[in-house]
Amino acid sequence: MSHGVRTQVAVTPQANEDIRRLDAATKNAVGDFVRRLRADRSNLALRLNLLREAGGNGRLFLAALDGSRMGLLLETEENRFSLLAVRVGPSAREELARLTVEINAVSGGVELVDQSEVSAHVVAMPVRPEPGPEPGTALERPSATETPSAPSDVGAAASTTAPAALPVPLFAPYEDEELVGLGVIASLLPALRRITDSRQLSTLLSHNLPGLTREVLLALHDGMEPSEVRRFITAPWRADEEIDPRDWARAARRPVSQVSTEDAAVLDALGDGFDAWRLFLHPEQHRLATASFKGSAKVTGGPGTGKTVVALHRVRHLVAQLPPGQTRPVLLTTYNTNLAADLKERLHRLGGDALVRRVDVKSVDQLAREVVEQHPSSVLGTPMGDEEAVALWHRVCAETGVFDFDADFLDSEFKHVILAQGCGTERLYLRAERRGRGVLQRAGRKQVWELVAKYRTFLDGPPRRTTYALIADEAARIEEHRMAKAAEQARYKEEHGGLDLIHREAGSGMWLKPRYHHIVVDEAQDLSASHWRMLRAMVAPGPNDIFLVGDAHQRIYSHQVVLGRLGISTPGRASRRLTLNYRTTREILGSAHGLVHGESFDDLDDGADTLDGYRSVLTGLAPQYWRAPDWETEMRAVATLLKERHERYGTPYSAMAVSVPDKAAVTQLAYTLACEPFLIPASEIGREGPRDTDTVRIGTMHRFKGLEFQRVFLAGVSEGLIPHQRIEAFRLSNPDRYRQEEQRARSLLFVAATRARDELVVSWHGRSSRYLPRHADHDAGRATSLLTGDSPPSDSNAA
Ligand SMILES: Nc1ncnc2c1ncn2[C@@H]1O[C@H](COP(=O)(O)OP(=O)(O)OP(=O)(O)O)[C@@H](O)[C@H]1O
Repeated sequence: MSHGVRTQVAVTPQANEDIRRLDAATKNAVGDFVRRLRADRSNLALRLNLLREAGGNGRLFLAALDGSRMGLLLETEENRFSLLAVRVGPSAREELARLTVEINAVSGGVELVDQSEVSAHVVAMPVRPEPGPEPGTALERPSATETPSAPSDVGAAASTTAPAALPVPLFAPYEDEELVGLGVIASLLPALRRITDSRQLSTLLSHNLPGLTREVLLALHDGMEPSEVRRFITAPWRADEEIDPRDWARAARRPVSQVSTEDAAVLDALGDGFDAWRLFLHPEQHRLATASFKGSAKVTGGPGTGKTVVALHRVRHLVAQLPPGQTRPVLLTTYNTNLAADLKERLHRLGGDALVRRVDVKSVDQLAREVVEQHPSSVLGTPMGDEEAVALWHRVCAETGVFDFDADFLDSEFKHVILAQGCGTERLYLRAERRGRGVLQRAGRKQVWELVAKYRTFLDGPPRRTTYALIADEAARIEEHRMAKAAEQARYKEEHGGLDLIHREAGSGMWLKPRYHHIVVDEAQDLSASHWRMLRAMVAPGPNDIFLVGDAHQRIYSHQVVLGRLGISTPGRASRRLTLNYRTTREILGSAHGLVHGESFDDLDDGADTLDGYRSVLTGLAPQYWRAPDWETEMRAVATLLKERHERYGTPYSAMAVSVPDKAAVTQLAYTLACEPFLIPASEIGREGPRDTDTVRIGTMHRFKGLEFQRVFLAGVSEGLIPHQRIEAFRLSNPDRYRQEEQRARSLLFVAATRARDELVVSWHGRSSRYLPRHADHDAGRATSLLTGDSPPSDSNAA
């Protein structure tokens, strides 16, 4: 029988990784065991045997999960266990018994190392008493931190006397204390000290190591300075309190020591690697999802750093803090409909119906539209898409005979200056700020204003038309008015002794309240000023009002907005940045990073953002490059590669996507894929996102926003297409605009490239885009030889 208090069983991230690496039967065995242990810890059938005291207040137990599987458990308080590791087979008991378990000095997490396994697989060299570097073998200690007494100097002196044959340990430049201080688990040091090359390091990292140790070792190996490691890696993992290395009870309760604190979630998704984000958050992600902010908060970070994951957990946390009810007190919004649908689906995976029922999940444009539709005095025209809106500007220019501005410019000026700053009159527009948009003299502005008037006349129809930008502007106005009225009511109420004055409520139809308690925004970089004005007015300023995540490096639609000026201020610790990429391999990230390197980006406010510290711990293939003489050959080469990956490596078609430079190319490529000899099913990524069929997804780069695929093909990355040659018109006439267009084209390519989980293939015809790395041309395979079968298709098995 249980002892009255329910037995609790947590699963550590490393145990979860063990389970993920083993088969489905192990997952079931663990689930079953956890259930039985929870029900009755004294059940003899559990075969729970004390292995040893862990020191302090912890005890280690071995347990038989079933006939062939065993688990190592830590008991910290009566009726509280942590599953630390799982092994299968006849030597499971010995393997578990030899594990070293410790409390990480930085994170305070319960971690373990299998020293014998690590040593057996990794260490193939004799221990060297005196380390001394040889050129190209040991890590060079970054010069910024080099001191006369640094180990590298010791090594340099030693190298004159040491025999040349002995290789130098890779981490020789770093003292034990320094490594442990950065977060490396201490019991790994003996094995670590014997590693001499990158190959051994990658073998070491293929073992189930604690997350912080893995991150630190990779970063040092990549040449990151210890001070940067401390800042970008160690600090976010650091516990908020002093660590007692013998207080297992405290350590086991820390979020870093358990994959989820919710019993049901653990059992449900135990070992399910695909849904790892549901179970275990990086300490920084966890902090952000659960923190309490005085007002708004902002999270930036490169692609794949888990910003959306944080936003989803944040929503769950906020809902859990509110009293139960039937309303939808939290808004979760994003840029477009397909991203909103994806958010809803992921939110459901995180918290089921109960959570989704309490959250309004919709795109900002859908939200704006509803606001306008519901407003009694609004007459909503039929909304046009972006392309139609630009076409209408063409018509305005043609009919007025004014050709000084191109349609794209007018569209952008209207959206990002006139609507963004609420310029209802010419006078206001003449005074409007046009930061980063070049100079437009008074006469030019007057001309633009006349064109705007004509544009509005066209919109009024018949038939009556509108744009999403205008709807957002109208919605912002309605909401601001509503908020002002609510504030006035609140003032009135206060002045009259807090009484709900019936006649006033009746007069206004209702007692106005803010629409939401909390708002959470994903893809924040692409929302316009009107969107933000609307959102600001939908929630009362106060604790945890708006939580937004975004990345200016991925801005492909809107223009920069300064949130602080729109009443959304995120000072000090309310602005945070994530740096660990969970999606993309280091190899792909390295190339993608180059696309935006050297450009300057904002932090969604009036500061600058960088990708400093941005990294991944996943390894895989280097990006592949293919060049073709013409588009036709390039398409056929892409088809060949897709088919090969499907037939030879079993990649489902739906796990692969091809980005192309424009709409016409989508149709052309789909046609090529459908024809003999390829016969590859393909579908276009539409507004609603990818369809649920086993087809290769094709879309323009814009459509790739927020998605991810196992293998991504970027086709048509040719000079003249990326960036499009039409921007050359601005090179001399409007250098600011030219710079903006270049930046946007780079961001677009960056977004598309960072959608790849395992493999990135880049191809072009004619000359390669100037944005590709210099070595791309040199490394590129010839598409023609691929088609004639002269060149092996590719080496993509690892992906
Ligand atoms: N803590 C985590 N554990 C495991 N996987 C994670 C974790 N956080 C994020 N991921 C995974 O990393 C990938 C990227 O996450 P997410 O979409 O949240 O990133 P993002 O920063 O919003 O990306 P982008 O800006 O490129 O849209 C997803 O596959 C997600 O499941």
